[in-house]
Amino acid sequence: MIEAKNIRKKFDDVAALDGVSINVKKGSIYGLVGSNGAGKTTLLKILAGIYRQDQGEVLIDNQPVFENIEVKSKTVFIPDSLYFFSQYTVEDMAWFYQQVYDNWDKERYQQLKNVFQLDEKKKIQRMSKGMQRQAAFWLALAIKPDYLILDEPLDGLDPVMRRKVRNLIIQDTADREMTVLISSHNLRELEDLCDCIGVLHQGRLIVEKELDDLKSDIHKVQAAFPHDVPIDIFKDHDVLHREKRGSVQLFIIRGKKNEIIKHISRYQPLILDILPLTLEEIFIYEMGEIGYEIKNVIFK
Ligand SMILES: Nc1ncnc2c1ncn2[C@@H]1O[C@H](COP(=O)(O)OP(=O)(O)OP(=O)(O)O)[C@@H](O)[C@H]1O
Repeated sequence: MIEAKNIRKKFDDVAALDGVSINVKKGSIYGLVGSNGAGKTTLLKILAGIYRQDQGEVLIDNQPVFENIEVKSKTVFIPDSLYFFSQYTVEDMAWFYQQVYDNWDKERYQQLKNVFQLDEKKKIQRMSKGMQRQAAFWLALAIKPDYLILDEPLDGLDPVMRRKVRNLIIQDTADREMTVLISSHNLRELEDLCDCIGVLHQGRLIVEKELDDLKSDIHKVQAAFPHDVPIDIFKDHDVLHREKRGSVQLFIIRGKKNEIIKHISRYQPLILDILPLTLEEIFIYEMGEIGYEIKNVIFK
């Protein structure tokens, strides 16, 4: 389990993290999302033991992370900007990791050769951006980490490779309870991968929920009525958004689906659709609630 408790981190006057706590359960895939500059990379680097927090506690398997060799030997971090030793090939990096990580699995490394199909003898820094990312995953997965921390991991991979890597992550999570923490702006991809979501904004965690709960707590309601209905028809509910499209009214409402149906049925709607929101829509409406909304931009 990964636990961050009340983490604070400042860079000069900027509070990158302002009291953030997260819990990533063993064997789960946790998606960390948020606005630009929210503090995601800073949090991941603290969890990976690269930065030290100013305040708060970071534990992996109940042990502090910073300068803890035991924790580091079972944790792999793939940053958004990759770094490899300048003259090293994949084969050289494999040799290096074999010395450093107890869990290095030679057989797994050979198996993954068929997935990635890179030239093992080519210098990694001469490979394309996407190929370098493939090399990073190939090596990371051969380490067989208990904890995999990924910052914008699939950026630069082609769609086929994205799917392959995604499947490998899911497989390792299912087979040996690997725990994964992923930061990404690609919410469509996270939706297929994660079981828990945390939303960061301006250094604070504003939501942390199981993906299923997040989705069952908020609904898109489309309804048309045979007569006028009061403007505040949902006054006792938490309405995040309302708009009229011709005769159809659209509401984004927080609440349980059956309660929403029960309430709106009193107004005898001619049309009633209650749809789940995508993670991207949930993100946009949740952020709108705290003042980070999409305003109409007018170009003169
Ligand atoms: N090394 C650093 N020195 C000074 N300020 C930093 C440093 N790293 C991050 N920051 C600041 O901390 C805040 C959080 O940055 P961070 O990179 O963690 O955000 P992020 O959520 O990963 O953003 P993005 O989605 O844009 O990648 C920002 O205001 C950033 O300018």
